[in-house]
Amino acid sequence: MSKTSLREGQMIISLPESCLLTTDTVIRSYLGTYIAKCQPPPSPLLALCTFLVSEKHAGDQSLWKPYLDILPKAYTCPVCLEPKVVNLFPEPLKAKAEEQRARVQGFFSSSRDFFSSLQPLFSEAVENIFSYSALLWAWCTVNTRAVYMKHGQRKCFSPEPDTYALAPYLDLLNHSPDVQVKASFNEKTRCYEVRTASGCRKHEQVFICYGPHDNQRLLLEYGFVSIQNPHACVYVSAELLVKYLPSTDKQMNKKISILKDHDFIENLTFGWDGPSWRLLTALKLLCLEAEEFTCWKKILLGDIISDTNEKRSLVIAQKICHYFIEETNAMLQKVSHMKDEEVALINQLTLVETLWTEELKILQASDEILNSLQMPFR
Ligand SMILES: C[S@@+](CC[C@H](N)C(=O)[O-])C[C@H]1O[C@@H](n2cnc3c(N)ncnc32)[C@H](O)[C@@H]1O
Repeated sequence: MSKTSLREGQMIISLPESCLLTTDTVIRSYLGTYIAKCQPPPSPLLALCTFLVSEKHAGDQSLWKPYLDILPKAYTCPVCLEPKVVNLFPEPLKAKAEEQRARVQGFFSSSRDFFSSLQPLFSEAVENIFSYSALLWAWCTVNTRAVYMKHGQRKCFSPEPDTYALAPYLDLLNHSPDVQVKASFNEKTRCYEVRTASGCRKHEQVFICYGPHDNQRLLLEYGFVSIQNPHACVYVSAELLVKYLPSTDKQMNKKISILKDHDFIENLTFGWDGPSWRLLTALKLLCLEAEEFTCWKKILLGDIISDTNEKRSLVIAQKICHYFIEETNAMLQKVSHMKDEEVALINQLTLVETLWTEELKILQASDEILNSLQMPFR
């Protein structure tokens, strides 16, 4: 909460460099000599995660205890959710969630040798300290809370970018898609500074913006969904587009390869303001009659080819929208049923339910917009 009203450009928080937890902190610590000796060199992310796990293990002895104590004990990023809950995600998110799980599991198995090399530092077996669940907790801590701060590459680390800084206090700020902030490390004051670009009223919660992320991305990276998120959208796959077009179209394969070549096959979405320009453009191209086909370049530039083409693409967009509404309602029923059956998973299921509920609202808004877009052709 802000104690005073904040005007545009005013500072929300300024955190001195000494309070930041970065790979510099790790190198200066007892881990430094072990990192320098390690072959192959650990990644900056592994160094940071190792430090977090090790300091948590140190308990009262850790200088970072006050910070570690306020960190969440558990996270809701997909990698932490039950596979049967991830299975209820929309397809594109499910694929990314599975990728995330495989990445974190790979991160753990490839880090074991490094953890073994740290045994002289601990009286307890390193396998017990640097367990999968401990590393998962540290990975989620960095993934959901670190701010961007670029460090030059150092020989003791592998060449992955070193861009994370944990920023106590600053990382208590929640996300709102409706605010704008400027956040960066100020080389002159040597502080990480966050200024509001949209102002904040006295005694209101101060929000920052993590980026113009849609809800699937917020859930994947931060483990939450934002209600009425202006960037939220529903993704339409190429396979689904084709399902609603006549299978007799001899030019379909050619049309698909044009869409692929011109990067129009992905990021086709429905949003609060209806089908995206990209989705409608892809549909217009796919709906071209044989005699109109030579005009495909004009479509990609945004030109109108014919009333028939406009109308057909809107009709198909609406059919796809109706299909998604049906699917979304079915998923919501399934989730609601699972909430009754699997009481222990209620929080995880509520998260998925919120995602689907927001998608349903977007689709209903899109359906209405599609109705009005078709008016001139009726
Ligand atoms: C940088 S932390 C923000 C502080 C966090 N609320 C806490 O108390 O530790 C980011 C995490 O906060 C939560 N969060 C941030 N903004 C949120 C929002 N608008 N709604 C729900 N959860 C949010 C998510 O769990 C996210 O991973």
